[in-house]
Amino acid sequence: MNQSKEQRILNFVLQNAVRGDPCSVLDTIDQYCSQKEWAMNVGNEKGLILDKTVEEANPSVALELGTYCGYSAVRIARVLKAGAHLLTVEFNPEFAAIAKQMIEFAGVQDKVKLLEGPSEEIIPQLKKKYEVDTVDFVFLDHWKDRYTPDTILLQECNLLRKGSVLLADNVIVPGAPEFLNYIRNNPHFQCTNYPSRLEYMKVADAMEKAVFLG
Ligand SMILES: O=c1[nH]cnc2c(O)c(F)c(-c3ccc(F)cc3)cc12
Ligand SMILES: [Mg+2]
Repeated sequence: MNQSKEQRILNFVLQNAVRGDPCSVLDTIDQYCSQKEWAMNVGNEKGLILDKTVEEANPSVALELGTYCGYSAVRIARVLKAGAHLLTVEFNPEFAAIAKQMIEFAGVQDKVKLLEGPSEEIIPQLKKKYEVDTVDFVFLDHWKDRYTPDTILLQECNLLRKGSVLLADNVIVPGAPEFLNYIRNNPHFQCTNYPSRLEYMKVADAMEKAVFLG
């Protein structure tokens, strides 16, 4: 049975990156996806915006919606303070299996909990099943049509606190116009746009940061 693109990316990492070195894993994925096969990792340019946003938020509890191969989970986990952790949600079982191996190879498995299933099912379980009080940082990088309903669900589940930071990928390409309209016109959020480039392409994209005001 021929391999998936995601399996080829993982194999390239296992053969070329340094086990236990998250930066080497990120660089190796970026090398493969810029030279051999495009894939929807946040990439290094938008990744730098992600790094800065996470460092500024300095979260104890971070949530990622859309794990894919684990690139941004490794990226986020590598900058988390001691004792902090990332919960990452992936509904595609094949992607989740790849991401689990990627996260373990990078050596950040003690900081990352991978939750397999649809975000709309997992978010309401975070408090009771996963012992979350509130989340300090959320990276939205899953299906664009879920950005708004999941942001509403996070509020309904009382998972945001004053100062919680949301960062959404791809608000230009593929685009999340309905989310931008919702969040920019919502008085409970303070929004900032970060123009960038689509991963591995000379195409404009952007990230949107939204700080919850309580
Ligand atoms: O579905 C997605 N989930 C999360 N992130 C994505 C992304 O960063 C993309 F670039 C893209 C993308 C896919 C095909 C294109 F032609 C352009 C962007 C998709 C996703
Ligand atoms: Mg993305």
